[in-house]
Amino acid sequence: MFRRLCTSLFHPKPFSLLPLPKKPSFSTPQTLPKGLFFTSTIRMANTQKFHSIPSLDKASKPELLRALEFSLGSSFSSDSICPTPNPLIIVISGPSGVGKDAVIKRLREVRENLHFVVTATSRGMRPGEVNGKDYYFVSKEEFLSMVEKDELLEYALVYGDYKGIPKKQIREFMAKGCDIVLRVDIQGAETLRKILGDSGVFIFLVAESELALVERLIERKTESKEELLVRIATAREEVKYVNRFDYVVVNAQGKLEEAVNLVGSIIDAERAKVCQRSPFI
Ligand SMILES: Nc1ncnc2c1ncn2[C@@H]1O[C@H](COP(=O)(O)OP(=O)(O)OP(=O)(O)O)[C@@H](O)[C@H]1O
Repeated sequence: MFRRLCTSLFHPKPFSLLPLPKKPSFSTPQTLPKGLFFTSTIRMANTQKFHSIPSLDKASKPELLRALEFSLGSSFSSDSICPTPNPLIIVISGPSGVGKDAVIKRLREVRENLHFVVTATSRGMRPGEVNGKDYYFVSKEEFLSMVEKDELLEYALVYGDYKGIPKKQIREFMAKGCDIVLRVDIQGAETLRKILGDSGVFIFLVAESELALVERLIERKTESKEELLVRIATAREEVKYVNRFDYVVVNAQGKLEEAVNLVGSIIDAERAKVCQRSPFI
């Protein structure tokens, strides 16, 4: 074995005249033959091959590359080592008033390649909201017709109004390689977990304290006294669902940017995962 390696390493021609070795048949770590790089045989062979590589301070970079490729028996591939990450479905949820819309609005401004699914809702438009951007504002009848035609991934009646996620948008943007962001309440997240299982990334937004959450809701001035009471009581129950999520992000008073950065880091980490999630809608 030892002699055969030495013989095969003797080449009288200069490296620039040597035929280029064949491209390796493996291009990603996932398809590497098991144990190839760690056998003692390979290590021994490499030691012998040092003699065939020109001195580092005399040879040019192309000459060195060619010699190294020849010694290893295959040319270096410039293909990406990492496979393209699968598109993610990121579900952002949390109690009413925690800042889901605020976080998503900012995320939209600072990150590319994300598609924020515009939810269809039967609730009335709030000041400053834009139809087709914040929500698709539809009548109750129109909403129920979408349900009938199975056009929604998930829908729910939330505080007397319907909210639902159109499937078509998700399919279209996943096909373009975009990550999908869904904004749902806790009830919606529960349903989505049943539909998506571990193929979705579930992020739970919380305020730093119950008091901070209530203050935020009061300051928003979009709810009546009765509505406020219902939302706060519901929020008390909802925080107990945190364990059903993959990540929890604190959106603290005046620290929206930190929350947005953390969500961004979660997305980056998910994209870098070796075992990718594979959502299918
Ligand atoms: N980190 C923060 N610091 C201060 N104010 C914030 C922060 N995040 C959000 N807010 C404000 O808190 C209020 C509630 O936020 P937002 O409407 O985004 O909550 P939400 O979770 O989407 O609520 P809902 O589920 O009821 O629609 C808004 O007035 C928003 O501007």
